[in-house]
Order: sequence, then structure tokens, then C-alpha cells
Amino acid sequence: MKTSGGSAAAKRRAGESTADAVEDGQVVGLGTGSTAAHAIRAIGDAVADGLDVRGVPTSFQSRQLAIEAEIPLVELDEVDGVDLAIDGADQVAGGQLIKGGGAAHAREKIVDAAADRLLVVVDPGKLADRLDRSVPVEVLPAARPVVEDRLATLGGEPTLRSAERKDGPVVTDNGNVVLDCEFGAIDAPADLAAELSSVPGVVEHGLFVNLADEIHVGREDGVDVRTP
Ligand SMILES: O=C[C@H](O)[C@H](O)[C@H](O)COP(=O)(O)O
Repeated sequence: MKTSGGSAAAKRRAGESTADAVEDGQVVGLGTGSTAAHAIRAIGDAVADGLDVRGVPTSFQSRQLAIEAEIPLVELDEVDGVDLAIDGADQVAGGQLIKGGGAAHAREKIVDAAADRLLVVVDPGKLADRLDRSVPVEVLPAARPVVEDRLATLGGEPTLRSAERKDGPVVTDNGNVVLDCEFGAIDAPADLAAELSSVPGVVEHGLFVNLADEIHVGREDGVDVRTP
């Protein structure tokens, strides 16, 4: 699993806090990453105590965790909708997010956007006044050079993400590569998101604009719940 720093206790509190929001009978989107993993485990504990839910995984990792936690799983095409999604983030500014530190943002965005409510779980180190981290952009491998050129014309500096313990690039659950693109401080996330989405060859980018309903910020001694 990718590790992203931040206090383990803060992540656990944030994850567990959102698991308490899950209600009987719901279809729940299961996000990816070290913070969402706490929510998945807590939902698994509730399932063991009798909670009746079905989970929609957003990645290989969240599917494996849900299997271990014995949460019944379904795919999006088997349900009428998703009641609630719980997901992590790499940076949060107001209600805007950068995601994809674990290269899972394409499936995450599909599930998070389909959900009636998206609860985001983070530790305080993820909070910022403005988004300024690099934006992960999942790209069809054959399109990488042309997408890199387009990202540069949009003012970005793309870097092909490579794996620590593998020669060559990170390959996503969808068989694509990831360009981490530096834009500096992002003043207009919605505009940049629309521009990135319009580039042929881009499968999905990690700007999640106006999707979050609640931000659960875990702290050493509790959880702050923010409504964007
Ligand atoms: O691709 C990965 C996801 O977008 C994660 O939700 C995000 O990277 C946050 O992960 P973590 O909670 O491990 O910092």
C-alpha cells in the first residue's frame, strides 16, 4: 500500500468517523488509500455486527481490503446507484480535491461522482488554502507524448510516474500510465479540470471539483467535520 505520511491516529479517526455514517441497506463506494482503508476495516467490523451493506470498490487495493473485511461487493452495473462514497485525498482546499497519489483516481472519480454523498477522509496535513500539488493525469500509453505536449501548453510540467520497485512506469489498474503534472498554485480548479478532460488520450485526472459533501479531518484527539 502507498504510504503518504500523516499521523496514523488521525487517519484512523477520520476513517472510522465516516464508517459511522453508513446505514443499513446502503450501497457504499469504497475509496482507495491508507486513510480510506480505515473506513473499509471499520465498515467490515460493522458488517460482522450485522450491518447490511454492499460495497463498490474503487481499485484493486480497496477490493482486496473489502474482501478481507468480508464486506459484500457489487459493481456499478449491478446497482441502481451509490448512496454514499468514502474516499481519501492528497490535498483539500475548501471542497476541491487533488487525488490519485495511488493512481486510483479514474475509478474513484466514477464511483465518487455516482454517489449521492461523498465523505472525504484526511489528516490535517492534507489541508491547504489553494491546491498546489501536482495533478495526476492517467493517460493511454500510446498517447503519452501528445498529452505531455498539451499539458505543457496548458502551463504544466508533466513527469511520468515511475514505480519504486519496478523498472519502468507505474501502470494503473486500467493498464494506463500516469503523468504527475505541476501547475503551481491552481487558482481556478474547475477551469483546469475542464481543460484536462478535453485532451484526447487523457483517461482521467485527479482534480475532483465540487464533488465532496463533507471533509472529515482526523486529529490526534478527535475529528473535525467540514461542509464545503
Ligand atoms: O489514488 C489514490 C487515492 O486518490 C487516494 O485516496 C489518495 O492518494 C489519498 O491516499 P492516502 O489516504 O493514503 O493519503
